[in-house]
Amino acid sequence: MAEKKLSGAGLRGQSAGETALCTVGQTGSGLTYRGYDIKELADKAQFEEVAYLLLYGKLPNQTELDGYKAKLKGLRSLPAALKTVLEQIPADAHPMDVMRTGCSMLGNLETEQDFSEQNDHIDRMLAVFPGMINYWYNFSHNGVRVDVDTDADSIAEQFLWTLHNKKPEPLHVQVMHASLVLYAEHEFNASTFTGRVCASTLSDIHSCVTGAIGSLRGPLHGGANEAAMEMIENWRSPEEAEDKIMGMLARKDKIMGFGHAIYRESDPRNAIIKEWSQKLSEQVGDEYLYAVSERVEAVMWREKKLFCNADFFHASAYNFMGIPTKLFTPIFVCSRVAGWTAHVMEQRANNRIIRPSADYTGPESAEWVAIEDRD
Ligand SMILES: CC(=O)SCCNC(=O)CCNC(=O)[C@H](O)C(C)(C)COP(=O)(O)OP(=O)(O)OC[C@H]1O[C@@H](n2cnc3c(N)ncnc32)[C@H](O)[C@@H]1OP(=O)(O)O
Ligand SMILES: O=C([O-])CC(=O)C(=O)O
Repeated sequence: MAEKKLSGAGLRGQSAGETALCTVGQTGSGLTYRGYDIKELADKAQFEEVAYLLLYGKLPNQTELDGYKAKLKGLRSLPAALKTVLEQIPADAHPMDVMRTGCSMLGNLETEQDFSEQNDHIDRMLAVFPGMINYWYNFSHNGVRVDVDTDADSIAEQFLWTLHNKKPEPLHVQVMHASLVLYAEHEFNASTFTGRVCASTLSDIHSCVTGAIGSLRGPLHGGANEAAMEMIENWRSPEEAEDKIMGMLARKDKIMGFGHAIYRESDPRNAIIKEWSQKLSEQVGDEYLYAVSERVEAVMWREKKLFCNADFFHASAYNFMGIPTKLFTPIFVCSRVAGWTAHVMEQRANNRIIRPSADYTGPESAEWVAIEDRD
């Protein structure tokens, strides 16, 4: 087998277009949304403020935020036909497949007829996705048709409320806001680029988002938060974790939740979600999961100079809030749909079909062989 080519592969280091939405790693390990530092946004903003910033180009004032949240609250209901589809999907389906199907079904029921309608469809997806995944989860796993028309004040609260079928505690809502803010946008990552490629053909908004969901599902991208949880939940002490990680590194296994395509020293989202994970760990009286996670972080840095990306401490944080592991990546969708669709709008506003070239590595010419003469 030819040696794996890393430099330049995966379009690394090449600019594939322009964006005014986000900078990743421009100042070493920094991350900004429309110029605002991620630390400040995660600390001070509700997710709806960040979605508004990405989609409408400015932070909303109080009246605008109140109006936006009221609009989103009014868009939560699931169409009956979507509920029927969700009820057909088995409990052992992958929840990201449920998100993909649910988004696509919504596009069948409420098709974008014209780009002038894009904002309404985007707001509808933002409002409906948390209830959609939890309706499926509760029906398929518990036989319960959860009421998604809750009194929740925000998307963060709506996710937890429709998952557990009760009003969540304020600390958990606060963590969910921070988590949704952290996951909302990240320049030309794989799923966003998928969405932009789709948008560049002048396709509809649900197709762009459905494709992006498919790209986010993979363990090298959004699926890493679930994969990290499946790894750390097996270990009961930091010592056991260190031992197992050393073995995995010796076998050249990939450690999910570590490394990044762009950042070289650290992922600025990690310190923020790590702090929340520690707080939650204390709240629930966790005896080993946080300590295990910290030891994995230390060993990975010591052995490989690899750092935690946004996904690693999200695993323990979500676990402490009683969120089933299989729903981790769908939460990422509920957030990143803001970034994806802001990119679709940006692509549409200045579009040329995305169609790069390839370096051909096949045979120069081949001679036709009749079917009966082939090996
Ligand atoms: C929100 C997000 O999507 S963040 C990313 C989530 N994904 C993960 O956590 C999955 C684990 N991490 C990885 O697979 C990678 O680090 C990626 C996909 C994130 C980035 O990939 P690249 O840009 O190719 O990474 P980079 O050039 O730094 O690494 C090259 C080599 O470093 C090593 N390396 C990088 N990350 C890891 C890791 N997590 N564990 C072990 N080795 C690693 C590997 O030897 C890799 O070569 P390989 O592709 O042949 O295995
Ligand atoms: O930027 C990337 O390649 C992956 C990532 O961290 C994200 O999408 O949040």
